[in-house]
Amino acid sequence: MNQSKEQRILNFVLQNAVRGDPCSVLDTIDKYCSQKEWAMNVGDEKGLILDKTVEEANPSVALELGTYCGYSAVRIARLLKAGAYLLTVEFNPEFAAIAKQMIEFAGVQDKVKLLEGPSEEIIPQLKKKYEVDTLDFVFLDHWKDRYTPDTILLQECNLLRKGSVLLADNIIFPGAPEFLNYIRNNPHFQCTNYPSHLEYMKVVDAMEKAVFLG
Ligand SMILES: O=c1[nH]cnc2c(O)cc(-c3ccc(F)cc3)cc12
Ligand SMILES: [Mg+2]
Repeated sequence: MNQSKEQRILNFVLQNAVRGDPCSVLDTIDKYCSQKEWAMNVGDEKGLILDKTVEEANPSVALELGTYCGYSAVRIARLLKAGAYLLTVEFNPEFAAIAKQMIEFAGVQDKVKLLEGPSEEIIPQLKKKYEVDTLDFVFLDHWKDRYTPDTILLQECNLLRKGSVLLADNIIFPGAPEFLNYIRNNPHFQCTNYPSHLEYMKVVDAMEKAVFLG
């Protein structure tokens, strides 16, 4: 049975990156996906915006919605302080299996907990089943139609606290207009837009940061 693109990306990392070196894994994925096969990793340009936002938030507990191959999970986990951790949610079992191997190869598995299933089912379990109090940082990079309902669900589940930082990918392309309208008109969030480009392309994209005001 022929390989998936995601399996080809993982194999390229296993054969070309340095085990235990997160930056090497990120650079190797970016090399493959810019030169051989495009894939929906946040990438190196928007990845820098993600890096700066994570460093500024300096989270103890971070949540990612949309793991895919694990690129941004590795990107976030490499910046976390001792004792801090990332919960990352992936609905697609094939993607989750690839991401698990990617995260382990990068050597950040002790900082990352990969949760397989739909975000709308997992978010309500975070407090009791995963012993989360509140989330310091949330990266929304799953499906644009889930950005708003999952942001509402995070609030309903009391998972946000004054100062919690949300960062959403793909605000322009593929686009999340309904989420932008929701979050920019919501008095409980302070929003900042970060213009950028779609990963590995000259296509315009952007990220939106939204700080919860309580
Ligand atoms: O579905 C997506 N989830 C998360 N991130 C994405 C992302 O960064 C890019 C795209 C995407 C971009 C262009 C295209 F022609 C087709 C899909 C999809 C997702
Ligand atoms: Mg994305």
